[in-house]
Amino acid sequence: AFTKKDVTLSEDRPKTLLLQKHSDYLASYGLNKDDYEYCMTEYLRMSGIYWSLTAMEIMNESSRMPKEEIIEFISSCQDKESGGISASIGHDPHMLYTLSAIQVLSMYDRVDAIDAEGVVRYVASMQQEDGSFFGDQWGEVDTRFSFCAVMCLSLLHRLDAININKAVDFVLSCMNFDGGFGSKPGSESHAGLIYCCVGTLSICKRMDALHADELAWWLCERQLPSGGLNGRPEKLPDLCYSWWVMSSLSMLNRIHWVDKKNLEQFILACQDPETGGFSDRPGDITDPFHTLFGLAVGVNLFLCFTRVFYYSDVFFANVNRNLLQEYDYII
Ligand SMILES: COc1ccc(S(=O)(=O)N2Cc3cc(C#N)ccc3N(Cc3cncn3C)C[C@H]2Cc2ccccc2)cc1
Ligand SMILES: [Zn+2]
Repeated sequence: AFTKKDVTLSEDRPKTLLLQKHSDYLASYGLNKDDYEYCMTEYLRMSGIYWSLTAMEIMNESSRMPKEEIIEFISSCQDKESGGISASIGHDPHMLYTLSAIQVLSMYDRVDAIDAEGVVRYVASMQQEDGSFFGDQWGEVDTRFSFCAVMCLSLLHRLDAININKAVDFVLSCMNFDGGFGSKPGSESHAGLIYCCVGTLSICKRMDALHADELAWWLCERQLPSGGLNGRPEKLPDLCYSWWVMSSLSMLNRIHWVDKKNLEQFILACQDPETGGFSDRPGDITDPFHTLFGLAVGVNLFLCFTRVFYYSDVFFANVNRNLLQEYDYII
């Protein structure tokens, strides 16, 4: 059966970055602690703080975030025994939220607020014989957790705590014939996991092991007529894939393989002029996750920056902020 495989952008779509609207949207998000959405996302609260704070940093509006309250919250989420950090108080520690917490504390330069040695111990304890990493004590293996491990230890300047060669070997064992990567050996290529694997190889200084042209080709094939990017062949475009694909292409120094003007119009169309924020596609509900990735790529494209910054580079928020100031693009 014929199913729609792209979106059409409407004429009355936003054509500029509505930065004030996004700043107001993120500043008010989570103020009402009883609201349904807020309660339902307790399981990812730590990451939600990371997405909101980083987006605000990019807009140079992070002063609107409750800094001391955030730092206090992170400290109460560290599990004293394992050293890991959970998404919310009383939840189980996990690699995803341990990374989000360290990213936030790094932006505030307040890693001293937690037991950093405990975090190093937790991350190292997740590495397996084959070099892979568990997400938590229940034993799920995924290349996403390899990225969490090396990004977290890189920020703590403690990459010495794990076996880098085995970590790289496991990631390379997940490379497919199309040059892409999946979550485990044999899993199909997916843009989000390609970002994690390229990011991991970048931090471990093993980009030489990639089949860069095949991989970059697979990545630029994600772009559809609407300008948007999808995560796998035959899928609909989704704003967050702009980030996974563009930052991977940036690391491969092949960002020019994508039609940036087309992509820019898709990104701007994903803004909601009423509520503020970005959604996965034009017209959908906005959320902090897509708002971060819309800004991270949008700010670069719209302000004609040629480079898209990614985690392992100097924190993309700070770098983008400096570039924003350089271009005198104030709200
Ligand atoms: C709205 O239903 C959901 C579904 C899943 C999740 S999730 O598992 O926590 N997670 C993070 C995430 C956060 C938000 C926000 N705010 C919104 C979505 C979203 N997705 C789902 C998604 C994104 N693009 C399309 N889809 C359907 C990715 C997912 C996995 C992921 C986690 C960490 C880093 C990268 C990716 C959260 C909400
Ligand atoms: Zn998405």
